[in-house]
Amino acid sequence: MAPPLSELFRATLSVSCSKTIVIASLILGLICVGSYLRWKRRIASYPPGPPPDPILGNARQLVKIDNQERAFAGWERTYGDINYLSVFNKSILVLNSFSAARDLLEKRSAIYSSRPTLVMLCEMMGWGDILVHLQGGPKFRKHRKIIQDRFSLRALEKYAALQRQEAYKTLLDIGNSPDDVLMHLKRFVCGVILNITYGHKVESITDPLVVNGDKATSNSVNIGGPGSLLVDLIPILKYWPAWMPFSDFKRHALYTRALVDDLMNTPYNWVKSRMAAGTAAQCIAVELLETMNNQTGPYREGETIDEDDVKRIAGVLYGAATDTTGSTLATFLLCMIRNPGVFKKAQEEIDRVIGNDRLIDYDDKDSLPYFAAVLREVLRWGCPVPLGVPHRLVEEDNYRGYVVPGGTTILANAWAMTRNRAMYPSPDTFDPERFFGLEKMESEACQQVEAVFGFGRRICPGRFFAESNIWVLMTNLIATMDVGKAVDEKGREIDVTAEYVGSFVRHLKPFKCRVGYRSEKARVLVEQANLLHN
Ligand code: HEM
Repeated sequence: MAPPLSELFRATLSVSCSKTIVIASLILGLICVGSYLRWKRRIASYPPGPPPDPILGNARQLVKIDNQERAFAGWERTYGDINYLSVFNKSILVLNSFSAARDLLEKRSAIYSSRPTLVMLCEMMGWGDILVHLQGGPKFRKHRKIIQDRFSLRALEKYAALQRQEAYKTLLDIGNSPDDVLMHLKRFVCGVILNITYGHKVESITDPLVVNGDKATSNSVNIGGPGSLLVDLIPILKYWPAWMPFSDFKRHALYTRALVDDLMNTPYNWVKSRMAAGTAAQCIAVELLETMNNQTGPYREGETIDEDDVKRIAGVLYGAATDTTGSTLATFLLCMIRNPGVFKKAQEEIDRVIGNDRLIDYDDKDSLPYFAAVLREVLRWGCPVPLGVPHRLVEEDNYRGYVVPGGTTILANAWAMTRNRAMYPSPDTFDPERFFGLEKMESEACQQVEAVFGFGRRICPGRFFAESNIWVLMTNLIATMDVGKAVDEKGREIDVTAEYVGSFVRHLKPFKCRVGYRSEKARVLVEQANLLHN
């Protein structure tokens, strides 16, 4: 008997279904193999790096790393000095050598000077539209020019009196409460920049502007560091409701945003009210507000500045200057404690050249070459921003025969560059003398330390100012004080270890030390300088 029609239909359907499934699976398989081969071919054209997984890229390797600069530097032995990575669909190029960074970020700066979009920091925490994160265009040029002009070598002269005065106050504070030396260094950095920017005098570290500013920057860099969060890879996560599970990042961003808004608005509004009352001190914010009101200025003809420009130009300075310079000053002190021979030699140079009858001033700079080498070595050894601030390549490029895709995030590993063994033998040893000797090498070795300030069109515009702050405080500290290891209750010296924390800007964990006037004469000099200048 012939099967019923419905059965025949079902049987035919089932056969044709299985056929369809087989064919679909084959097509899918072919697509997958094709995509896989295309992906393999594509990554083979990129610079070498640790092998990525399909789709995830190098995410698996990256999450296991807790010290990126060290791990990236280690890859150089296996893959060479430029390493390509990917995380999901984002490309990253790590530059471990000064020559590669110079080739790309300086010689090809026209295409390597943008910034990646950092969703967490810029969009969620409110750091967008400040120079550090501006990607390019007229606003970038305007902000960059305004800041660069105010912190150029030539402009520094007008800050010298304030820097000197703040350095003398810091020495007095250290003399009065030596156990709080790290706090005093921090007050110095905040005091100088807040005075220059807003005309605000910082008497103590408990100043509300400092407390809030500190919270805003530390909350931003410690948890919102570039690329450290998933939301930077999957931007849609920024809409994740704060009441949902796994929303710690969202709550943290909201909390930090309030601090960042406060950092931008509170001192700005304070300056405006002082201007209205006719009591505002001369400072960058006042100068820009006056320029805004007159609509004249040092930026490009026809460009104007508005309130938001002023707020953000002033606001970026606190964030960019304090953490970095503060970290360097703490490293300086630690290096002096751990290397008493270096400290002694720097003191002997000062005693020989300046004597003990006066404090040191900027005019003395050229006569203290040993101190200059010490400062260079502190920057090299401490490397406060180890991976720099990421740059972004705007269009596809070719370098050494490799393809670098447009949109790639570029990380210049300043830590690896300043620990390059060929240039700096025994790189972990703190040794200022490495900058003396072979004429050519000496200048090249000095130049490479500049990597700590970044590269090309984005190089730190505050670098001369930062160095002059550190210079005036540290030369005078060495001239008037002795430093050494603290002792415990049994009189034994307490060892100081260099333990850095923080992902973006590295900071030393607080350490104990002994610091105080080296003589009665030195104490009198500091007290007199304070009476005269403060
Ligand atoms: C030891 C102290 C400092 C270090 C190590 C440092 C380091 C850096 C680095 C690595 C960059 C990124 C450069 C790049 O993208 O290639 C940068 C950018 C910047 N720094 Fe500094 N900095 C220091 C002090 C300062 C000071 C005192 C100021 C302000 C007066 C300042 C203002 C800025 C600004 C505004 C940018 C953004 C520039 C841009 O994106 O175009 N920095 N700094």
